[in-house]
Amino acid sequence: MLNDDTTTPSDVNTSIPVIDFSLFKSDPVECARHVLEASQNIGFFYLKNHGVSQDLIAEMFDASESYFNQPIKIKAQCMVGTDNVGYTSMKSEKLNPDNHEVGDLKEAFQIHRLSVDEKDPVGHFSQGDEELQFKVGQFFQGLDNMSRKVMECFAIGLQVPESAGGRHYFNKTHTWDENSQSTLRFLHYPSQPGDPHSPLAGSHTDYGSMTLLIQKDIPGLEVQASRTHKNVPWVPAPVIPNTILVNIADHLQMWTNGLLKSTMHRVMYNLQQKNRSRYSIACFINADIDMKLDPIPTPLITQEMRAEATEFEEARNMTAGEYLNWRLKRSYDYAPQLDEDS
Ligand SMILES: O=C(O)CCC(=O)C(=O)O
Ligand SMILES: [Fe+2]
Repeated sequence: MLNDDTTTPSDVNTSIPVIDFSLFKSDPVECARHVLEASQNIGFFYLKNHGVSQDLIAEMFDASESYFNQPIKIKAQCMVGTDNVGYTSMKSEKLNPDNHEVGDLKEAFQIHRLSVDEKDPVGHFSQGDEELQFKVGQFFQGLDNMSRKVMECFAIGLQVPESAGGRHYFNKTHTWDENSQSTLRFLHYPSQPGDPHSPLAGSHTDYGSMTLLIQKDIPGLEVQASRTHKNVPWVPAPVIPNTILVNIADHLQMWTNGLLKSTMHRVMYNLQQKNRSRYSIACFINADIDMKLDPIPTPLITQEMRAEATEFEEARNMTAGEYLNWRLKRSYDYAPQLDEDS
């Protein structure tokens, strides 16, 4: 079904819409219509008036800068393990394991719902500052709350029947308790020489339900607008102040038999990075560990569409946790060589 044409086909929408999320309160049905339209087309949309405090976001970026500025010896005290919690060093992750030999030119720090109150890792990330540690938890929960409203939009737009939970359908598969697999990730792409054709993070789709991304100052993110046309041009996803960028990830694509799009994206070198670092924060909203990747009850997906979506069959036999672990294992080097300069 892949088409090798390198031009943008007329049925491929290359713009990433900005949706005013205050509409969710005043007119949730209209808001859901915008959210669903973007999710079915490019799979990415910006939310403005998203309700997460800009002051808190600024504090999180300050904390991130301060953390990554420390010597590698300190950061390496809390290395990431198979639980996907802790520090990931430069080049130790390959977001595109099939085509990216060097490894991504970024470092990151991951926190899980359950690790929010613990000394390791959040205490490590906040360098022993208990107030900051508390705020990181608050921030994570704020993003999780926001994601619930976005998921309500999905359920409204998909017309999930009341008998299956209606607009609250996703709440039962995405809890904020010990089964949660959502992950908060601070990313740092250090200043470095490079050229605009070199990827800092390889092309990939995200693994879970959806991702909330906050970028700061320096652009670099690009998205590929179509899954069915292989070589369509990459479209920049610029930094738009005071917005959160949302993208659909693999689980939602599978649960909707491909109706919602988990779109390929990557981070490219930007010339401003010659003497400045790029920072971003991603919150991966994932379904609970034991959830099966069952189709969502919606009249928008016909039996015929389900029968055609054979590409998802293999993953359907996995739980959300199994699928996540399979993707993480393919992309991580758990015993990397540490570069003294990082
Ligand atoms: O840093 C970014 O802008 C994007 C990162 C990303 O796509 C990811 O970590 O999955
Ligand atoms: Fe991503």
